[in-house]
Amino acid sequence: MLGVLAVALVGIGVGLTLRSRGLRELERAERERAITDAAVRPAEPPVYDGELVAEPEAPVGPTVDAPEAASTRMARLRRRLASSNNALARALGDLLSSSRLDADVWDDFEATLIGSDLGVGPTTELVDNLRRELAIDGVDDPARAGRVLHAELVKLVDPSLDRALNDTGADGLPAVVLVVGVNGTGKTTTVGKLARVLVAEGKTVLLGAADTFRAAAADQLQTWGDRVGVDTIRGAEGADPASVAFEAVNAGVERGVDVVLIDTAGRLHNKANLMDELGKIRRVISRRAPVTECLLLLDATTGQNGLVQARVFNDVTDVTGIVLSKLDGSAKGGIVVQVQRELGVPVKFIGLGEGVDDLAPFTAEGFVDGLLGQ
Ligand SMILES: Nc1nc2c(ncn2[C@@H]2O[C@H](COP(=O)(O)OP(=O)(O)OP(=O)(O)O)[C@@H](O)[C@H]2O)c(=O)[nH]1
Repeated sequence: MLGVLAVALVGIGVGLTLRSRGLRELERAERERAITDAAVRPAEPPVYDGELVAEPEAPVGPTVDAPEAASTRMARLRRRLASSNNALARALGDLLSSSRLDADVWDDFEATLIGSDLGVGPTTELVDNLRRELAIDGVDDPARAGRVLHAELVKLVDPSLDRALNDTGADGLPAVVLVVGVNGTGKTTTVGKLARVLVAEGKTVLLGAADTFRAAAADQLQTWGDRVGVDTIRGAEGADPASVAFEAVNAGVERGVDVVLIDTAGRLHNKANLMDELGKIRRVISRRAPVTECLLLLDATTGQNGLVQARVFNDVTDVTGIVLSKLDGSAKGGIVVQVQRELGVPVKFIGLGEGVDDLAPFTAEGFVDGLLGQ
């Protein structure tokens, strides 16, 4: 009996040892997998919700260089827009190559336009106008049909809007450009690219890092500044963004620079406290010099959600220009028309890539040329 008990106890002991060894091995494997995942996964910017975020990120070393000339940049961007996998461009091409414009062709065309975020109103307007104009000659003459389509699209994008960056300050003060938007839309990158363009135009520029919630964000901006050869005013991590923005504008006034570009932290439009903070930044800056331009960054790939964001940001900060980023990865170029109509604010720049010169001034003609592959 005792013998049986002893054997049973030994068995349980061995079982427990094996089980805990098995558990340890499982835990070790889990730990190793977590480390490997972290090494492979690209770092994602944390979502700013008002809390301080520490993020170790190595800044890139400075190399001062000059931007590509505006004309070649535009031509390259047009080519990229034309060659990007853009549903709108494809639908326009299909329409032009249809031998018969029957109801099915128009229905498909309409559906694609709505799918590209052109919006129901502008889509109906475009289709009605095209149907009327092309009904006369049809597409028997593709060159003429192409011209009609081009003209109607340009009309929709509105060539009459003033899209120049307000980069001239009043009464000898610097121009102040405030850049706002939700997380990861491309604000810092755009500030850097704009600084590059302004410096190339012979303007003196100062950067303000009002994103004080991530040290890496200010580092990223400063790297851009070093590259372009302009100073960056930054505060301590966690400092009041409005006071850093004020300091930057103040330094700009004292140094007599032409333009101060202020980068702000990305924020979700539905976080009331963060939107209030943006309003405060604007009010505080204005005590030193008026904000001459408030650029809202919209990521073209977010489609309709971008419209919702745009409305809220516009309410808080009086947006004066839209920068539509990431059009290279989007089939939703139609958002240009919708956002302009909804806000009454022009798209002033488009981003078509991550490269330093992948930002171009927006023109109705250039955009439509790009869409039609011309
Ligand atoms: N493909 C593409 N990528 C872009 C474009 N503009 C910016 N990006 C990329 O988008 C990512 C985010 O850009 P950031 O400039 O850091 O965005 P941000 O709005 O400052 O980010 P937060 O400060 O975190 O809110 C980066 O990887 C950029 O290279 C664009 O036009 N096309």
